[in-house]
Amino acid sequence: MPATERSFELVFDDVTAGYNGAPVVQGLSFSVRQGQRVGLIGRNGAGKTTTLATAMGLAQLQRGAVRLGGRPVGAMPTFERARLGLGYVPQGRDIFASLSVEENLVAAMHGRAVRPALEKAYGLFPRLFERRGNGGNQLSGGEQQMLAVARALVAEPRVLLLDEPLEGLAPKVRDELMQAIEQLATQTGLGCLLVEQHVDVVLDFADEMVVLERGVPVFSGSTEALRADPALLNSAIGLEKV
Ligand SMILES: Nc1ncnc2c1ncn2[C@@H]1O[C@H](COP(=O)(O)OP(=O)(O)OP(=O)(O)O)[C@@H](O)[C@H]1O
Repeated sequence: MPATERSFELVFDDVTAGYNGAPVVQGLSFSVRQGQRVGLIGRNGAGKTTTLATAMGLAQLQRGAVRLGGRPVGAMPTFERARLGLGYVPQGRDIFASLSVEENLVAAMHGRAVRPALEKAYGLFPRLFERRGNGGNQLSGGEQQMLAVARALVAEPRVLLLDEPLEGLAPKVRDELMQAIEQLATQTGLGCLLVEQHVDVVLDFADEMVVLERGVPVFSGSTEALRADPALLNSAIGLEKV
């Protein structure tokens, strides 16, 4: 195992991936280590969700390699990738509407000790504790999104993939959720790969950025370097501002 992969790391190595034999993303090479915050941006349809889905084994890896902790995982089923330490908060709040908040959390624990995991989740999102008996369908958009993040966290991932967690949220709720994610990343050393339409939010959050244009990376480097290139941000991305 190369020295650079000793701590847990998600690596995309010249990845081409898509669906049914057709490529959506091509030539992707970047990585997310524990403790690192990476932002992934691009216009609608650029391939951001496909990139995350490829890491999880939910899109077709067609070329190159995806590695987790140094192991190629191209043939590994999704649940095993999760077990190795990859967490996923899919777009659109993937929670069970008919289960309570607490039942949603317990259902994601897969045999882990319930009480400490609940304490951790409620410590991060006190609002979920207050609503713990509410059904998933009796939550506000922000609370649903907090629950979606908390569900991913109770499985104790080492790298977390977040697909537009702020979508549809009011600015105040967005701030609250981002603060919780930042706190988590700082306190636990969780690595984060954040896909987000709100470019200012993701630039504030991330140390490293990847920019996709029609499935091809047109930038991969430090957030600082991307900030210094507003022409690239404006022309290639055209993202909505906060
Ligand atoms: N399951 C699928 N089967 C076939 N094609 C798909 C599938 N999911 C996405 N695509 C196609 O892949 C391309 C990229 O989609 P993707 O969802 O990865 O983009 P995105 O950057 O996340 O977009 P958005 O910002 O709108 O969420 C699109 O052309 C889309 O139609």
